[in-house]
Amino acid sequence: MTVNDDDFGCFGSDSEESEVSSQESVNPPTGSSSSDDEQRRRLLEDAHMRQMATDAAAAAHRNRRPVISPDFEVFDTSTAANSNNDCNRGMGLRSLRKYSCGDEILREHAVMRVPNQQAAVSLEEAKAMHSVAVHQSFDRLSAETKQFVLELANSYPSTTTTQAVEQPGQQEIVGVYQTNSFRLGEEESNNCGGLFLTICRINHSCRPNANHSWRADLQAKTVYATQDIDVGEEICITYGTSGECLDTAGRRAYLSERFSFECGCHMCTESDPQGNNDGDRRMNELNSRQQEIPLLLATAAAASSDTDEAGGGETAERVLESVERCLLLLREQGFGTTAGGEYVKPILHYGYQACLLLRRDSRGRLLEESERRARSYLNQELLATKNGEGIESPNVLKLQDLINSIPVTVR
Ligand SMILES: C[S@@+](CC[C@H](N)C(=O)[O-])C[C@H]1O[C@@H](n2cnc3c(N)ncnc32)[C@H](O)[C@@H]1O
Repeated sequence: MTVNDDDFGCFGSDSEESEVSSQESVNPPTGSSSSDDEQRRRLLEDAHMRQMATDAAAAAHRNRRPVISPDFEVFDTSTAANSNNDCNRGMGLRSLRKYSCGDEILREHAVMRVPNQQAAVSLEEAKAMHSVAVHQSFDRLSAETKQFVLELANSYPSTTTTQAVEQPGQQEIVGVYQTNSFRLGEEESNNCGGLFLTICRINHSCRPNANHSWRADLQAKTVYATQDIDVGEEICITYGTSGECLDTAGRRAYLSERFSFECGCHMCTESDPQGNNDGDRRMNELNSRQQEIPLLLATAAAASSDTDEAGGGETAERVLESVERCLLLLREQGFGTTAGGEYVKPILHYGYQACLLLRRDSRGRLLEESERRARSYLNQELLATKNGEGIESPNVLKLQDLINSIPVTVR
């Protein structure tokens, strides 16, 4: 991925809210006033503190090697049987055992960690500072670990840096980092990218069979199977989506723009010989429903608060019909609806929200059936989150709290 206007060199994490824009990174504009100077000083201090924290975290991992396991192996996708041979995806990770949905595949610490936000006066300066930070992080690695990093894929071979090139291969490091790093947490203290020597071998799929997430509590990235995976099957994750359900052309354009590769995953290459693609039809319908549902929910909420309760309830019923239709389309498209896919969980959450807007009894209490349905949507979301992130994930705990907050009305 290139250092561009809206990104600083890492795949999105599981959450799409994790974007760091150049506006946040490039601060403040030149010709600044004294309060701007003060803000800049503060930003520099913050950046320095974050750098120290990431250095300390990375120092423990300077001698890391890729994980060797009897459960999976790195393989060459271009020579493997059953692969999409028309598209070279380089190396990938494949399973050497059967996994069930919800099994943990691996967890790994980052060998390099680089802050995403830089206190710079221009985008150019932010890029230069980022590149220096990447080199500094690389320089702290042991000679053996450096070699592992230099052997990784580089989708940005022409990336140059502003730093003097001291050793052969140094000019490639920013490109390698950009191709292989992942965004870690979203919070200020965690806002950095990380490079993981094994997880970075996992290719992208628009219909993945595994999910990756950053666990701040473990300071590690975890990968869980979100579909059953067979022996010999490639393990794939999603690097990030725009959050919208897009057809093949839309997804490819997004991935090419954001991560600089032409997607050759199964979902992007499954048109029939006539070029028909049922998947595109489904994804386009999902997209229009994704746009419509939040608007309908807002209408239902406004009607309920205007005490036009019947109107609100009817609109909420329409949302629920749409939610059910989306879940059916997602299942037909091969996304397990308990699999924590990026599209599934928001739809289930809309279902929960709509249930809270359904008709109430004369005393304003949600009907028992609506409470049950609300809980059922959240329970599915909970299962999807457990499967994709593990039962100890903080997101699982948050959902459990939300489920407990749904009233159980004693009638
Ligand atoms: C993090 S690396 C993944 C491992 C990499 N294939 C390797 O050889 O080490 C990301 C790069 O892999 C390739 N890649 C990953 N998923 C792909 C896909 N679905 N289609 C085409 N290329 C893909 C792209 O070149 C991308 O920049």
